[in-house]
Amino acid sequence: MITIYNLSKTYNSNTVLNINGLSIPKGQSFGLVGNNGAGKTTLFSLLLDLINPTTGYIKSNNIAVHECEDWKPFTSAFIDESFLIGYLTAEEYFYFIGELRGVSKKEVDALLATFEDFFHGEILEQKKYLRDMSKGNQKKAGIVATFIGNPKVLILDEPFANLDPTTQFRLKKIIKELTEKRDVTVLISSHDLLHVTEVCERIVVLNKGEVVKDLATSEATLKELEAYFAG
Ligand SMILES: Nc1ncnc2c1ncn2[C@@H]1O[C@H](COP(=O)(O)OP(=O)(O)OP(=O)(O)O)[C@@H](O)[C@H]1O
Repeated sequence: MITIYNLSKTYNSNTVLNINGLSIPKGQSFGLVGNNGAGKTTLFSLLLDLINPTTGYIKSNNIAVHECEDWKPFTSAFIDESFLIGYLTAEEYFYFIGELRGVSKKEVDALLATFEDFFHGEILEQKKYLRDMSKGNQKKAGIVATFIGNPKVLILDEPFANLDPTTQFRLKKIIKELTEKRDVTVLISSHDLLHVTEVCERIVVLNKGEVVKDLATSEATLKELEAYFAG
């Protein structure tokens, strides 16, 4: 589904990402971990064509993402609050995303109804702009917006950060259900090794922009990652 070819990103002679090759098959739940500055957001930004690679390219479903926009209809992402529109309420934002993705208001409402638990009464009917919501609630809105229109590739940068424990638990369940059908390729970055090993079947560790581990998640993975990061 996603293939990376000789990809690198350099800022002022500082190479922050350097991946020779990496393939993420359709339907895989893929976790990306690494210390601050390891290059996780850089990789996601390249995947979304938000920045230009210094060398190489990425193909998503055989489409080179830097060459045309055809990957956008099946790709959804929440990287940070810049993906939101601050002067809209959550409902207005969801309907706006629905319009972009050809999903009617009625269908958006039906989808939102399935996230009632996840929203925990704090997102809908708040008469509040997204910019005035707490960081955690902004994140909830941003994450749920990515589910509108049944994307085939879902990219979530640190989805568990800023969420309360109940919401983290609910999000893990949602992601697991999504990936169980093997239809959606989910890419998640996280600093939370426990969460990421629980929801991802494969974990890649980045260190200074390079892939240093590529693990099929097993019972031993959490311990292996803890040992690695403990140094
Ligand atoms: N526009 C830029 N100009 C210069 N350096 C940049 C720029 N954007 C990112 N970097 C650098 O690239 C490196 C990788 O950053 P990136 O945000 O991808 O790391 P990360 O793994 O997501 O980190 P974190 O866990 O802290 O979010 C960092 O050293 C960062 O300072």
